Amino acid sequence: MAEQNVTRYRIGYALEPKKVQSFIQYSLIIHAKNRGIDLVPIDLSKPLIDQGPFHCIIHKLYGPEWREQLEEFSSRNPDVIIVDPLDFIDRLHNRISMLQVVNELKICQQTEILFGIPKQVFVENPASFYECIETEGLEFPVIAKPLVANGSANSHQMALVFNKEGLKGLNPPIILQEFVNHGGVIYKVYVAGEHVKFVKRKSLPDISEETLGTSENLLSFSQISNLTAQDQSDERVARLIEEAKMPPLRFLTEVANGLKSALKLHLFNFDVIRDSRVGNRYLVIDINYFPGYAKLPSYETILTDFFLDIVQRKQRVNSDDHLSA
Ligand SMILES: O=P(O)(O)O[C@@H]1[C@@H](OP(=O)(O)O)[C@H](OP(=O)(O)O)[C@H](O)[C@H](OP(=O)(O)O)[C@H]1OP(=O)(O)O
Ligand SMILES: Nc1ncnc2c1ncn2[C@@H]1O[C@H](COP(=O)(O)OP(=O)(O)O)[C@@H](O)[C@H]1O
Ligand SMILES: [Mg+2]
Ligand SMILES: [Mg+2]
Repeated sequence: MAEQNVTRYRIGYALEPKKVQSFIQYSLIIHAKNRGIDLVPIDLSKPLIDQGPFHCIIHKLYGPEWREQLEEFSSRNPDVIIVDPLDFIDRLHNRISMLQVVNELKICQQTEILFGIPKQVFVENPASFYECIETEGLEFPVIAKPLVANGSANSHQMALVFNKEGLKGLNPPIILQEFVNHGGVIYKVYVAGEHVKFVKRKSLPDISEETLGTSENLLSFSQISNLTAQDQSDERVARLIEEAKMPPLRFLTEVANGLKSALKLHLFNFDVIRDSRVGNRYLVIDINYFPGYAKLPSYETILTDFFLDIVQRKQRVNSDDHLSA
């Protein structure tokens, strides 16, 4: 049989070994290959400029050295698409700037939906803890979150603070965010360019007035929602998640598209909770760059569609430029 002359595209990936293991699965490599995409590992021990050729580079690495490598590579190869530029990703590494963008969104959905972020305040100095809480009008319980969200274990280390006494156990600088009861279920919205997927996950359980009066002062936790459906063996939790009604998908899609344009990013997800007291009030509490897509059903198709969108769009732009020159 004659070999077909199909264009192949090379996508370079620069990821930590742990991320390679979870994201670059054999099923993704094969699915992408069958549709003309070659996923090519970038060797982190060699200069990036000596590697390639690539049509596009995807990455999730931090630090000044990687920034320098990308800058040099881009200046020599301006046609290679970088998904995504570090200057845009930076905004997600700070839990204040990450959520500011949500407040700036213009969501023109049905008026009955309320949308925003929980009240929060950044505290620099232990002496000003209580003053900050009062000034911002935060009520207990609150969640203490690290300011940075840079992928380190520390950046996921949180604490529930039940009362004024609990504040003494915290080490500022830190963010205090109002804990909002939301029925123990979180909605995660995954974005890969034009593609948007929604899943439900386990979250922190509601805190009743009763618990608040009798609980300890401070409770530390980490990565509570980072369990896949199979891990959620507790039947009660599994039922809770199954029975939770998804927010209107048109609304979530509008938020996803608004965030995509405002952040200028292609690969991210965000966590949404529904305020149990109000019901139609949705709050974004977290946005993550290049999250765990492999946990989505059919992630191979979603990501391959995304890669093709990116490289083919670029090719169309190039040929239009060529024609109009
Ligand atoms: O490892 P996974 O698959 O659980 O993905 C993590 C994400 O889980 P999610 O897809 O939202 O359930 C996780 O999301 P959350 O912060 O848990 O909401 C982060 O994106 C995490 O990256 P980092 O540690 O913040 O750099 C992601 O970790 P990396 O895979 O990027 O190390
Ligand atoms: N304001 C909040 N009200 C209620 N629960 C919250 C709030 N913020 C975070 N949580 C819970 O804590 C978990 C971790 O917080 P998150 O900001 O998403 O940090 P991470 O980046 O580690 O995922 C969430 O998945 C959710 O279960
Ligand atoms: Mg989260
Ligand atoms: Mg996060």
